[in-house]
Amino acid sequence: MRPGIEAVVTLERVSKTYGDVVALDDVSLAFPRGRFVAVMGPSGSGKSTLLQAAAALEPPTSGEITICGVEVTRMSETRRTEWRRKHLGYVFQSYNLLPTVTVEDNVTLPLRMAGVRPDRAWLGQLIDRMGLRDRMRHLPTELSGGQQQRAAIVRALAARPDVVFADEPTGALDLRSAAHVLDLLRELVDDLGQTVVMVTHDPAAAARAHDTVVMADGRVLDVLPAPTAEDLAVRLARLSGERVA
Ligand SMILES: Nc1ncnc2c1ncn2[C@@H]1O[C@H](COP(=O)(O)OP(=O)(O)OP(=O)(O)O)[C@@H](O)[C@H]1O
Repeated sequence: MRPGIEAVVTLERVSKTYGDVVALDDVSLAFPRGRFVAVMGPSGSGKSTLLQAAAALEPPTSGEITICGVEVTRMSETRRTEWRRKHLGYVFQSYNLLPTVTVEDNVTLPLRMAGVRPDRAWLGQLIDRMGLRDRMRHLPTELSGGQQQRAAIVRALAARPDVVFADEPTGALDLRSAAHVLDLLRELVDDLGQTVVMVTHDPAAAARAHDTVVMADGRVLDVLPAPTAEDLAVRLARLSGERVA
């Protein structure tokens, strides 16, 4: 990370094992505030495990994780849940919207659970940016996949989290909707100063981020500033053991 840039999430010698599988192997990494960082690598390289650890969803086997200056690794489960609600937002491949309530209720639910009154101006801005103004009273099933994911992004950002973690956010979308969602994520970072960490196996998606962390076998191989989709595709093919033309 460049000097003078604040790290919002820091992993210090983080490992995670499942039985005899080493999913994360002694990873030290910092995610800078106000950047869009992609995490890429072959299947099984530890991307999701890294995200789960960095997002305080799953404690590591060893090492330390600091979020906004606070070490979360040793927090109790209850305190960690509270901490996550206040500081972190999540976007998943499968949107995870509640099917029985309106989009409006979906996006404000985490705020209500945290006992926080919605900031109407901020929420309005997010809804407009995501192009969902006329969809708020609909049920999620009445929205397209792209619209559902954009609603999930509004929900993730509603409490103005310090970091948004996105795990394959475009994995279920067609190319056009995916490109739109990635553009919007990038705008949230560039225009509103948000911090986004996104796991993806798609070089084109990773290329929309500012920096890309490349993983293999549970380790960080590289952090590449502004790589092209072509460079990333070649790198990924090599790591996956495919022949590169
Ligand atoms: N809950 C678990 N129990 C056992 N092994 C696990 C568990 N979660 C992950 N692993 C193993 O840890 C390694 C890293 O998995 P992880 O899901 O982080 O990789 P990934 O890079 O996100 O893969 P993919 O792109 O296929 O989703 C793999 O070998 C996986 O089988």
